[in-house]
Amino acid sequence: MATRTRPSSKRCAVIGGSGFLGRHLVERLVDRGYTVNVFDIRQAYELPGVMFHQGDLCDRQALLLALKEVSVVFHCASPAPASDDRALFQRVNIDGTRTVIQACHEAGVQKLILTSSASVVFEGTDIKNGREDLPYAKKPIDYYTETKIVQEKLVLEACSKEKGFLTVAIRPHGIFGPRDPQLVPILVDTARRGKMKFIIGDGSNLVDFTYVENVVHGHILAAEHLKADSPLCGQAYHITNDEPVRFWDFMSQILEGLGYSAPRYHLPYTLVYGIALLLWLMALVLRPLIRIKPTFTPMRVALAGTHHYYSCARAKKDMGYQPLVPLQEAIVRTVESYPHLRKGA
Ligand SMILES: NC(=O)C1=CN([C@@H]2O[C@H](COP(=O)(O)OP(=O)(O)OC[C@H]3O[C@@H](n4cnc5c(N)ncnc54)[C@H](OP(=O)(O)O)[C@@H]3O)[C@@H](O)[C@H]2O)C=CC1
Ligand SMILES: CC(C)=CCC[C@@H](C)[C@H]1CC[C@H]2C3=C(CC[C@]12C)[C@@]1(C)CCC(=O)C[C@@H]1CC3
Repeated sequence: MATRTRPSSKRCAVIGGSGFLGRHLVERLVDRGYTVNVFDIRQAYELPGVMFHQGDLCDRQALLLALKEVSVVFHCASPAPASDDRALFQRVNIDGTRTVIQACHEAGVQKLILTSSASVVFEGTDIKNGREDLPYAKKPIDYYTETKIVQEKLVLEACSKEKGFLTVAIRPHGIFGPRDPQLVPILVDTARRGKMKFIIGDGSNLVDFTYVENVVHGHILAAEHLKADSPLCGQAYHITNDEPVRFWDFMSQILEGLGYSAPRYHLPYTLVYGIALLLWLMALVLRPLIRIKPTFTPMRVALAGTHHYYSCARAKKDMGYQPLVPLQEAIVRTVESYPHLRKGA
């Protein structure tokens, strides 16, 4: 058992603090006067006022060192959603989150803020202005979603006013911004390989893309509003830009901003989804012999061809959330931050 001294409410830990969202969160927390411990499997940078603890979150002893005298923990570590390693998702998102909760108890942590995902309710069919009371996906579309659901339940069920341990889950959707390793890089890579010519479906589907600074703002508001008498205890909150946009308009703006052509030709959604499913099954069957990683996975096709946008009315009401950076400004900032991904660079 770790020795306890009274934690300062301005001392926090960010698990996954070397990652895309985690690093933006750490930077803002430092700006707001917090002392931050980062716990991550890798150390990606150095920052004054930030103490790094390198380790695997499944290792309770390693975690305990990072949680010493900490009152608030942000848990935003996860394997990359594109991975097809089911055992890794199970180990990190489920077993690892149990370990995080246990370590928080042992270290006397008072608040745990989990980065969940709005996709915990997404089954591959339209969601329009979805609220937090939508049921969890019964048939999660991939291992990432399957384990994010269990992870969120574990964290919300651990909320206990009696034990003085309060929890909340933030559900962002489609995070983008400077240093994002997924959305823009995958998009550009797909365009460079000549595969970004087609619009899946009629192109009218609306989606939430959320600028990383807004997601960070939602996390900090949640931490600061989470109190024993607040409605946040044990609840999930959608955090979006609150400006649903046509999926293909958003992709086209990023592509054109970086000098690539926008997709122009339409393909029927069911055809592309069927092909993606077939390729995914083939990849699964051939896995012992050869490793194939299709670009258009069923998950990506579903995300590209359906409506999925969420209401953040609950976050507005309970924690005064309003996005800080509007969508158009966010797109401009993002495009400017990727000079190395411009066409011809
Ligand atoms: N990006 C998005 O659009 C969305 C993301 N989210 C959630 O936001 C969170 C942050 O995502 P994002 O910043 O994009 O992801 P990143 O992959 O950029 O960051 C996650 C960080 O966690 C680290 N990590 C992974 N496994 C472990 C482990 N076992 N122990 C310690 N650290 C580990 C990663 O290291 P390494 O890179 O070496 O694996 C990485 O540094 C995740 O929980 C994700 O599910 C939710 C909705 C949308
Ligand atoms: C069709 C195609 C190849 C588009 C390229 C962009 C995609 C890589 C992104 C478009 C929507 C994104 C998204 C996520 C990852 C990147 C995209 C598929 C998440 C799955 C990341 C993790 C989440 O929790 C949900 C996200 C939904 C949107």
